[in-house]
Amino acid sequence: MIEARQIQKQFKIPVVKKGRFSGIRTLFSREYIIKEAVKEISFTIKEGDFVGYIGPNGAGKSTTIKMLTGILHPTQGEVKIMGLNPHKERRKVVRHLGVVFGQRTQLWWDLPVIDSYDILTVMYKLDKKETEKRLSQLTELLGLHEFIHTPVRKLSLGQRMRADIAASLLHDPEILFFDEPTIGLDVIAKKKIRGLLKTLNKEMKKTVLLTTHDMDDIEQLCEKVIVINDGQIVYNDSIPQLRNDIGLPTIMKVSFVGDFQTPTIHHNMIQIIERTNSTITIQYNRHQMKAMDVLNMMQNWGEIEDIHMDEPQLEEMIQEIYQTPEASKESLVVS
Ligand SMILES: Nc1ncnc2c1ncn2[C@@H]1O[C@H](COP(=O)(O)OP(=O)(O)OP(=O)(O)O)[C@@H](O)[C@H]1O
Repeated sequence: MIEARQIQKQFKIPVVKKGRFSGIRTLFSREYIIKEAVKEISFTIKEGDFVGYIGPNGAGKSTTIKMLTGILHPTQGEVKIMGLNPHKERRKVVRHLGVVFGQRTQLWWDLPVIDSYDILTVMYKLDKKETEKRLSQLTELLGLHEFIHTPVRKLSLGQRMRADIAASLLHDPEILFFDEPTIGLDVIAKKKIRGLLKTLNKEMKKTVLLTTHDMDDIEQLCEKVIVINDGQIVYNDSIPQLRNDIGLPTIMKVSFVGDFQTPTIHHNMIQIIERTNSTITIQYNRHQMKAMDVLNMMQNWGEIEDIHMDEPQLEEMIQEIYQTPEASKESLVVS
């Protein structure tokens, strides 16, 4: 459905000249820095997938999305959206795509929401009857009736996001790109938007690519996650697999009935973090030991009353991946 094969994007940035008339001299300069924003990445997104595309600031996410939507042409490599080249066949491709940006709206600021939908219907030459039917379904799903006659500038951020999601669905695309759809939303509005995104994927069978810095969005919505860092894909698999791959320790807190005795010989796979009269908190790596084995061992220490386990948070795991940076390589080119 979405295929990126060895795509690369380089930006040529003129070297800024110092001294007098620097602006004009920069304008006519032949010296450039080549910034490799995306470095020969490949991935496939299948029909019905819900994929998170994440990475630190400046990692190359927007550049990738721009290449997928045909706004930017890859310096090398090829993108296919439902078998079409988004750059060469942009008009055909946009029929299959819906795009929502959390930070900006595609609606007209001073017009009532419904007027924006009318304009988009004309602009994209959509069938009027069909679009009306779809809009009434979307009104139901997204609760648009509350504000459909209100100018966009008067909407709350959560309402505006719902209005934008509806706009992206007017032409019934199969693929949706969401860029930070929950940014700035309060807890309740976030929950609502996440619920809607889930419905779009599970019930309306849309394929979704979500870009976000919010790890709760990723954890609650995505089956797969692609992590990009410094222009390169550093992870592409499911979240459970990520838990397996990243060897962060699991924390276990055990309370005993009364006193307990730990062995005098130190166990090299278990680390004691904290101990009180009746509780002990340990950490171990589940690559090295199973929880059952840890518990079996602890049963010899005393009578266990309660067990609490903390798996590493997604945030921690992702940070672990981010922390393997290769310094960004820029090359000076004189042409
Ligand atoms: N038009 C451009 N000209 C020059 N450099 C660019 C251009 N667009 C992006 N870059 C550079 O390419 C790199 C990747 O940028 P990109 O916007 O794709 O990152 P991002 O992962 O979307 O970041 P963020 O999370 O902050 O939005 C950055 O170093 C950025 O400065």
